[in-house]
Order: sequence, then structure tokens, then C-alpha cells
Amino acid sequence: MPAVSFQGVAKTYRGARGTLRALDGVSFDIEEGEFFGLLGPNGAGKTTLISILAGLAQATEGRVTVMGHDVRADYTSARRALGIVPQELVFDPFFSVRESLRIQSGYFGVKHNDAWIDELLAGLGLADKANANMRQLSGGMKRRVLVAQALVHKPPVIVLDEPTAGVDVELRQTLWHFIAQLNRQGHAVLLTTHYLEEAEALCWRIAMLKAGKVVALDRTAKLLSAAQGQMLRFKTDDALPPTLAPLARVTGRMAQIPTKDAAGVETVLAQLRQAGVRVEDLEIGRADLEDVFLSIMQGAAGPGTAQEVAA
Ligand SMILES: Nc1ncnc2c1ncn2[C@@H]1O[C@H](COP(=O)(O)OP(=O)(O)OP(=O)(O)O)[C@@H](O)[C@H]1O
Repeated sequence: MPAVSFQGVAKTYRGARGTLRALDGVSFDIEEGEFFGLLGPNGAGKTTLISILAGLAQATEGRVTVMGHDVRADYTSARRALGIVPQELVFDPFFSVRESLRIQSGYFGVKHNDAWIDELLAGLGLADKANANMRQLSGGMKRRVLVAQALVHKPPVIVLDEPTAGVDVELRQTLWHFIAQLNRQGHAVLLTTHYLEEAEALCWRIAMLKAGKVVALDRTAKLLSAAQGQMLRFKTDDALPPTLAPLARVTGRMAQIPTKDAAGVETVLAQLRQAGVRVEDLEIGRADLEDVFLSIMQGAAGPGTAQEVAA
């Protein structure tokens, strides 16, 4: 039985200016104990899919199950199998950290779980804040409490919706260390993130959404192996020649150009030289998940096919 199953999920929003198909026939399973990444640009439909999973929104078509429980027909059992860490910082200012975790446990009908609450507090670096009032905590500490709240009932499936947006390095490390430990103990994890290096480091499999459709779904290693090329990175103040400009990813002075192999690297360098482009801090590196992601999102040939410079 998969931990989570999305079967032909579609969602249409109807508004004053017509209808928007935010999800269009999304189907995939997350296996028990799997660490799964859901990636996609802004507006791809990730939050909509997670809202449907959480029972906060209804699919227009299709079916979603959590540990075999239909999220609509069997909402309570499905919700109980999920630990959802929300994006926003929502908290009750009147309680201490420990109280808020006890109250949250009560919502799930869980009693006598103080040992687990202590484990959560220790694992998330909150042990010395157990009796602090929620409103006294910094934003990062509140976020840790939200993670703990999502896990009070030891759910088999943990959903993290952009958990590290605006979070400092220390909290990221604490969070990933703890989540990885839970994953080793058998909890499935569904992660959405815009930090592709996190997805590359943590996820076994990755689905990429674009405009409501799954455009890639594979083992992370397999997706990465599709990006066999070399990536040329350099800084320049000059405009790139028309032969290279459409292939380049430019961020300020930094340009990155994918190439197929060493001969491709030489071709690019020759074209830069010919065009009189002055290059600084040149590096040649392996293509990474970001390159795979961008080439898929730009609609390059097939999933995982990096754009190449003609040699
Ligand atoms: N309640 C709503 N009513 C109408 N349209 C909506 C609603 N919620 C989302 N949308 C639209 O559905 C599409 C998918 O949005 P969604 O928030 O799921 O994307 P996302 O992948 O989570 O994006 P982000 O990375 O920015 O969080 C977008 O075009 C969005 O504008």
C-alpha cells in the first residue's frame, strides 16, 4: 500500500475571469518510508495539491488516499496519518511550547505522549524553550514549534511545504537532521521546496509539476544522470552573442551555459572570444538538479534532457 496515492487529480478554480485548471490529471504514488520531493515554479500547483491531500481543498476530479484512507470519504483517518508543517507561522500566543504540543496532541486524541514530546523538543533544539510562552519566541523558534506540532501524533506521512523558506542555516540543519532521522525510522516525507540543492540531497524520488501537470517523475539519481553535460559558469559585463544568449542562464553578471561535453565547452569559449566577450572567474562544473529543473521547465525535448550547445 502506498503512503500517499494521487490518482487523476484535477482542480479547476472558477473566477470572474473564467476558469483556471490549477491541476490537470496528476497521478503518482509515494511509497511507505520514502523521501519524496515535489518541485515546480510558482503557480505550478504544489500548494493546491497539498491542500487537497490535507483535506483543505476538494479535487474537481480524481482521488487521493493516505495510508489507504480516502481524504474525502475517510477524512479523519487520512488526516491522522498526516503530519503537515504549514508554510505560515500560525500559533496561539497564550500557551507555552509544551502546552501547545499537549493541546495539539489532544486534537488527535493522543494521550500520555510526554516522552515523545520531550523527544520532539530535544530533536528540534527546543528543550530549553519548553516552558517559554509562544509569543516570546523568535520566528525561527516558532517554526520549530510548528514542526513539533505537526508531529505530535507520530504520523506515518510527514508533509513539509517549503519548510526552509526564510530560515537560517542552523535551523535548516537541525530540521533536516531530525527529519532524516524520522525518515530512517520509516516515516514517509513529502517535501516541496524551491531550494533544489535540498531536494537533491534529501529526496529519493522527485516529481516536477508545471502548469498543473507532472512533467518529470523519477529517482533523483536518474534525473541527475540526464544532466550529463558540463556547465560553464563565468562573470561578464558584456552582452552574449546571439548564438549563446538563448542558451544562457543569466543572474546579474553571472552567466551559466550548459554544454554537452569538452568539445562543447571549447565551442562556447571560441564563440565568446570571437564576440569579444570578456570573461572573469570561469568555472566548468557538473550540471545539477537546478539545470535539469530549468531545462524541463523551459520545455526542452524530453524530461531530463539538458539543452545542448551544438558542437
Ligand atoms: N483559491 C484560489 N482561487 C483561484 N485560483 C487559485 C486559488 N489558489 C490557487 N490558485 C491558482 O492556482 C494556480 C496554482 O497555485 P498554487 O498555489 O497551487 O501553486 P504553487 O505551485 O504552490 O506556487 P508557489 O510556489 O508560488 O507556492 C495558480 O495559478 C494560482 O493563482
